[in-house]
Amino acid sequence: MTDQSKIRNFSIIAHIDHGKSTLSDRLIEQCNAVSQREMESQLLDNMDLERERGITIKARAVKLNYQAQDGSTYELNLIDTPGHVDFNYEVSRSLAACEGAVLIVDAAQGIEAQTLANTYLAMEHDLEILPVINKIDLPAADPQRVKDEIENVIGIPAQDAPEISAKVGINIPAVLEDIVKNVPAPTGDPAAPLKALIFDSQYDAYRGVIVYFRVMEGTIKTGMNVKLMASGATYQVLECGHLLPLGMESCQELIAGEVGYFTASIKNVKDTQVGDTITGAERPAAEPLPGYRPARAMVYCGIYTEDGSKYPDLRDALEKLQLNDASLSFEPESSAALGFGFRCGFLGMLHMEIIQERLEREFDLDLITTLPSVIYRITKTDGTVVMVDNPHNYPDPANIQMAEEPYAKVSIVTPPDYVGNIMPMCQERRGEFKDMQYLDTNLVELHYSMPLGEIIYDFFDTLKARTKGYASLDYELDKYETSELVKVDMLLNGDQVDALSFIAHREKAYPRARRLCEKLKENIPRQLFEVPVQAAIGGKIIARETVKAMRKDVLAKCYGGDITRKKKLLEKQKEGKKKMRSLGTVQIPTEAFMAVLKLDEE
Ligand SMILES: Nc1nc2c(ncn2[C@@H]2O[C@H](COP(=O)(O)OP(=O)(O)OP(=O)(O)O)[C@@H](O)[C@H]2O)c(=O)[nH]1
Repeated sequence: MTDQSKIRNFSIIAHIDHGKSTLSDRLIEQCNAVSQREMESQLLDNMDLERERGITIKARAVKLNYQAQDGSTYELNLIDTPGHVDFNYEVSRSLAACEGAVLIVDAAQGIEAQTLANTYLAMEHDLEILPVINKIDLPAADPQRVKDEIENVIGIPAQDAPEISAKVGINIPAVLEDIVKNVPAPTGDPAAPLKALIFDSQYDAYRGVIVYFRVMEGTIKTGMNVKLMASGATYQVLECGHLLPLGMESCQELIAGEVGYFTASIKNVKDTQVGDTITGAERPAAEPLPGYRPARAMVYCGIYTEDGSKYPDLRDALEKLQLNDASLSFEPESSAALGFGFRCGFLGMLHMEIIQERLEREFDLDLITTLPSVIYRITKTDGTVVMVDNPHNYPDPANIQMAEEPYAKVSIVTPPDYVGNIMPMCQERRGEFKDMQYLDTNLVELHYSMPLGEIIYDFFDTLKARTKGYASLDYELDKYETSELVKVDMLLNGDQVDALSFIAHREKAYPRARRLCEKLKENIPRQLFEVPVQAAIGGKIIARETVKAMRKDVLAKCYGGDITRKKKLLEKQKEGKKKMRSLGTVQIPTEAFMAVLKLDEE
């Protein structure tokens, strides 16, 4: 049986670009788990898009066998964590599976925003934090300054932190020794009822879902019946084993403290939610592990193909993506302007962008997406309650007794210097200040209650911009609160364009409607007749622009001659246009749609 005292479970945390992936590669290489040739590219980030965007989207894990200087061989489990607020929950579950975290700091840059944000997350999970100073090969490197900074700002000892270059490969064994010596071995009784934490899962076409977990208590064995405590589903373990850098290695059992996978011909990752507890079906644990939260879509938008005939392809593509992404949801919808498409739900805006990009790239689809929206709760006068994630389904205001919008608990961690920049931007977004605490002399945590609809658009990016990237954001859906909501319809030439309707707080509706009208005016090609672009709440027009008519030069052939003749020609033209206007419908070119829907990215 595996010796628990020889197991070390850890993750690597860092500010972006400080060298997390490079160090992961080096650690793998150092343990001789993979030859140089096989290394090729960074193994842990194995999705193309991830590599390009430089972010880790889904957590993965890898087991390394390390022969330490004390002569023993250790089982090191490196658990990778994603790095964006949309995936904070996944990060928290990955960290919950570790006892320690290697904190990489760039020797030239020193502590940066996410260094703090991630350290803070690791501290919340009571992880042993091991600082490592990277990039000492750079001419600008100043390891001593960075060590002092870590001690002063974060308040953990750093004088003995290994000074390494992950790129050049200097001092990598020091990191491994540090892990072996300072990350606590896992505890947990292998004989107790099974409790294992799911931190990721992945769909495989041949084996079904591969569930990644950390055993906290008890032992998981091939052939045993397990039960997922939140979903209630039971499965027979077909295979379990360890996650090696280049694949999986099956084994008979995994004991408390170990990290690994199991398969059980599970059809869909939705059945194996991150954070759920695996227990034995015959001898279940009394209660699940803490911290489980079902995946919940926060942002919705409509996705359509530019070419309507590609609708079935879009459906197939979404189904494929969903196999591997439990937090993506979708259902068919249709729009008069855009045809058939899907209403899709996402964890946040980044998640939405990633899915859109994958659809376009991996499935070669050209997409049109509608304005993103949150879910509103509407109580009608007859007492029924409807959840509205699509402006199209917004009830007639006459039938609305109460409208509510979702609020989130927001926590922002920042150096105190930026508080003055952050507060106004929270207020602009209707945030209600709750409190402010000093975590340290150099670190403040602010709490706000803020409408989710205001957070999802550009809050994260604006926050980063206004704090030079130093602030970190976390939010969690909290409650619904009454709100003065309105649905704004956009009319082109008097016809409603359903794909452009949106729901907003009354205060925000006017400026947004005006900007939409302007954008539409700029982007709709001139027609032979004048086209009014209007925004309306109910029957009331709140903004208007006009796309001027193209004027054909009807006087071209009329040299000199009588002025009345000219007037007559112009009159006739005017008449003709009136007729056209009442008959004509305006086609919105796809590019115009795109431009208009990009409104919030400005
Ligand atoms: N000079 C030098 N460059 C390094 C070193 N370690 C990493 N880099 C470079 O720093 C850049 C970022 O390294 P990554 O390992 O991708 O950083 P990361 O933290 O994983 O970044 P994300 O995956 O974007 O979060 C790459 O261009 C690396 O080649 C080092 O020790 N010295």
